[in-house]
Amino acid sequence: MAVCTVYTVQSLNSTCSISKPTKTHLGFNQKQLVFFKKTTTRRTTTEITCSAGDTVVIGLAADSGCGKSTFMRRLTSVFGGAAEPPKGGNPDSNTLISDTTTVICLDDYHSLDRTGRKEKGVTALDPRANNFDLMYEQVKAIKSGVAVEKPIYNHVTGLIDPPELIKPPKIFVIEGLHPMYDARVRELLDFSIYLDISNEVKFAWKIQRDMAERGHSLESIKASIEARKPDFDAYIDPQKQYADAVIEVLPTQLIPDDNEGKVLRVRLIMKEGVKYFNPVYLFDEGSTISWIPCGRKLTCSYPGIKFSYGPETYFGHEV
Ligand SMILES: Nc1ncnc2c1ncn2[C@@H]1O[C@H](COP(=O)(O)OP(=O)(O)OP(=O)(O)O)[C@@H](O)[C@H]1O
Ligand SMILES: O=C(CO)[C@H](O)[C@H](O)COP(=O)(O)O
Repeated sequence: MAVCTVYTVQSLNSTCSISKPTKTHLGFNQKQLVFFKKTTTRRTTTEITCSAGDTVVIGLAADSGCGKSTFMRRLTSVFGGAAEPPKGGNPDSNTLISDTTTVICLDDYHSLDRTGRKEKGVTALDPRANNFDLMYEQVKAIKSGVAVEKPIYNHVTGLIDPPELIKPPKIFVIEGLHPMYDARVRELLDFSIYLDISNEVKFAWKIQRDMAERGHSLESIKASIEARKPDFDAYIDPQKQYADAVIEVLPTQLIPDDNEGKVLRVRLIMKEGVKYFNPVYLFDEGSTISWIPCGRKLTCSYPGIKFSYGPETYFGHEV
């Protein structure tokens, strides 16, 4: 019988035992864990299950309001099944679970709650407001098949809520501000994506969402974007150099002086030589192509479509 460590919020030294692996209906190789929770007066046991260390870990980084949730909903549906919050858990949980995939939000590793950040004068983007040691221990545990009790950052109250149990899934996505910031966490990622949304588009998306859905005023949204900018430049933006794929969303070049922001330009930057990842190409690998489709064969509303593809370097990598 093997003994392993379950990484919890309160302590990093609870012990559990693993029995022989069994096959489940999902085809996962699962182990039964007996989890010993030590209390001062008595010892309680809880049974939890976990997979046998074959979890793929994907990191998705972007600033707030840059489409992480929107992108994740599409991605989890590609992997299979609708992603839903954990059943019977905290209604303000940030986690989404589908048949194959569990998505956690790294805001759950904020070490300072909203009041704490205000008192210390730091933003949520500042590494001092986040617990990277716990993030690393828990992502490592999940990747090696061990369940964890992850904290919950409550975006409604601004407080850190009691933890929730996260079991190792087939695909584990960590999305948030800092998935590639800490070198130890970065090393655990099998694949990483950075959503690089240009300022013009970010402002438009955030203003539209925060005014319509969160009741903020235009002035307060603009002030919050400005206040976060130095920390965004210092801690979030530099992560794109480590990403296996970067999706840039920029203003269109098809409409001169466009200020509506409804037509967008997207640049998909794919790193060469990433294990298990074959970059796509438009027609012919290695060539440089610019293509405006014939209007009679492929129609769309004004202002038309333009595609281009070609090799480049990005932060010293072939892409
Ligand atoms: N691909 C897209 N095309 C058009 N609009 C988009 C796209 N992705 C996101 N948006 C717009 O941006 C807004 C913010 O997106 P979303 O809530 O997914 O961001 P987020 O990064 O998860 O934000 P937060 O971290 O603040 O919760 C959405 O309300 C949506 O209107
Ligand atoms: O950048 C963010 C990540 O989504 C949030 O601003 C951060 O999590 C702080 O949250 P709140 O808005 O609840 O104070």
